[in-house]
Amino acid sequence: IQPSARNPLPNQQFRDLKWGQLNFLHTTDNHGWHAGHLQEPQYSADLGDYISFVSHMRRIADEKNVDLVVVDTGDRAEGNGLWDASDPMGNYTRNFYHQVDVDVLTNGNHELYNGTTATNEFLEMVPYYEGRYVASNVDINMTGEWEPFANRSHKFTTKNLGLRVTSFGFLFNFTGNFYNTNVKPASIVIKEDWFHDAINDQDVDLFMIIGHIDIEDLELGHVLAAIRKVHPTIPVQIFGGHSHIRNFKKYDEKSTALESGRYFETVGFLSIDGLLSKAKDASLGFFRRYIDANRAGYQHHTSTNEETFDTLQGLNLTAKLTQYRAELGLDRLIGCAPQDYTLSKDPYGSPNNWYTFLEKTVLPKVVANEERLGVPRIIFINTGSQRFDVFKGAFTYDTSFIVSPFTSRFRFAQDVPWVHASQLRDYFEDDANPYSYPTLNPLHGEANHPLPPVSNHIYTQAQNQHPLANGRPATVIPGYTTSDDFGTDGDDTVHSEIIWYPSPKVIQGIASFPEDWEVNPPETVDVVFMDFIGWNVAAGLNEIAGREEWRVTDFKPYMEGEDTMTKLLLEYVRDEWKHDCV
Ligand SMILES: Nc1ccn([C@@H]2O[C@H](COP(=O)(O)O)[C@@H](O)[C@H]2O)c(=O)n1
Ligand SMILES: [Zn+2]
Ligand SMILES: [Zn+2]
Repeated sequence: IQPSARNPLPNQQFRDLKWGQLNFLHTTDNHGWHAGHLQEPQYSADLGDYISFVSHMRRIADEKNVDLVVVDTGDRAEGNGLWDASDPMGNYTRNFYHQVDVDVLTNGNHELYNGTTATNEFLEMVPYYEGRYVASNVDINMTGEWEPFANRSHKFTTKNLGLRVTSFGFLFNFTGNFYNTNVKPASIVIKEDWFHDAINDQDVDLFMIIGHIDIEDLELGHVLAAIRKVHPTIPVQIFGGHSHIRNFKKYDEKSTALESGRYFETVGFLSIDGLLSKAKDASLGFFRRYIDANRAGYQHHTSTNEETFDTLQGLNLTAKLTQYRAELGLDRLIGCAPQDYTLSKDPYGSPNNWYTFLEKTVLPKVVANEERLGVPRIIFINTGSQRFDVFKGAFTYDTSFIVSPFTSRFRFAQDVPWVHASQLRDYFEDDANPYSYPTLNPLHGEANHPLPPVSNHIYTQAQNQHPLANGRPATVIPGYTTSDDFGTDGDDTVHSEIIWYPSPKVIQGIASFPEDWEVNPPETVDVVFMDFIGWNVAAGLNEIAGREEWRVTDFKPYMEGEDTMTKLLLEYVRDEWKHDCV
């Protein structure tokens, strides 16, 4: 079979799904990628395709007389033009997302950074779901009084087997939210009366925690322990997120957790068998798969094909998504990237590494204040602010949001002694601040290869042939090769391994330094940084100087006008990269 526009991925080698009595589909950290990955066939399914997939999965569940529960664990917001380019942000997404037949959902931190986003989530999304939107530890202040952001818990009975499920929605202990919301640590919330009432309910067959929390996070352990105190053997199924990885963890014989990646690349599948046994010591069978989000895979797992896969609703949404992208002007060509730049597929320091390119070339040029042009400056941005690789070729308006979506502004500390400023970078690297610097490496910050790069290029068919049942060779391309508590067979598609390299927490550009600065450094410099890390800069300068000299409120804007990294990047690409992508 030759690749075609409708089926760009023929001949993949799949691992099948194993259905149980209770089955789940899980998405997390979609970050606005609901039109799919336009430059990566492996993740090219859009939300319309997902709607068709869910509909077939529900049909199959009915045919098997088992149940399917569909969940999403937040961070639907920020990271793609489809979300970020509208005013207010998320305007389109909030309108089309609820077409997905979701059973239970919760919010992530990205629904709460911006006050308007949080308000609109509360006013437009939460009511739509009539209680199925759960937020066990988030409050909002709309009227001068704090009130629950959404339902604290949601109990429902499954359609076919009549299983009684009580679900909770927990956000990690997030402190960067806008002041119209409040996030309580899970360890506090589990002492609240409503939680005790919910877990003391004896008419429950399974507890489900949908968390915007890394499944290794201790906060989840607190919630599980609280439930276990009351119900030592009841099944507890956890779905996590936030760290953008595929992962699966077995907590005890009746409790596991699944985390399903990022950016609408992954649909997690989990099944549980043995739930109907009345015996207390009956064992459960758990099964997990990470499904690559593309039509070929969706069709494989639902035994459909190009003729039978699409539902009318799915097709309509796909058409609408194209229309919305056009209305937002997302395909507008800004310039042509001369090569690929990666966040972590090339080591920091390599000319193919995006952070290295930013540090050496982009930041010194675009982060400039006309009135202080001659003053030496060091420019810091947190690496977590850069979200995705740049591919060689068309760099569109959309790409600017995909790569650098956040609306942080540049601020500065004026005339900082060089002896202090020069130590900041090491300070950041050693700082244990848990939320300012996440890692976007799907391996959760741990490089899987400390050595210089070997080939990261697409493997050819000749190099990697896996026999299919019908004798045709399978195409193996680089992708997820997940290792979790159940082993290395979780990914639904056989991939060759991608090598991931670690990134620093913060990168540093320098500009307007004298040529001989390494021997004759300037007495003072301007320290310029994204305001997202303003608190860390103040803390760092104070610690290095050994006195409380800086407060966040002392830092002034560095540039006039719209100086978000998104806009500055657009300007750089428009001015420096060719406009003819041949
Ligand atoms: N204005 C912002 C907001 C967030 N970040 C970075 O994103 C991280 C959180 O992203 P998740 O998808 O993992 O929740 C945060 O820790 C920052 O690194 C940012 O840079 N600016
Ligand atoms: Zn996220
Ligand atoms: Zn998050």
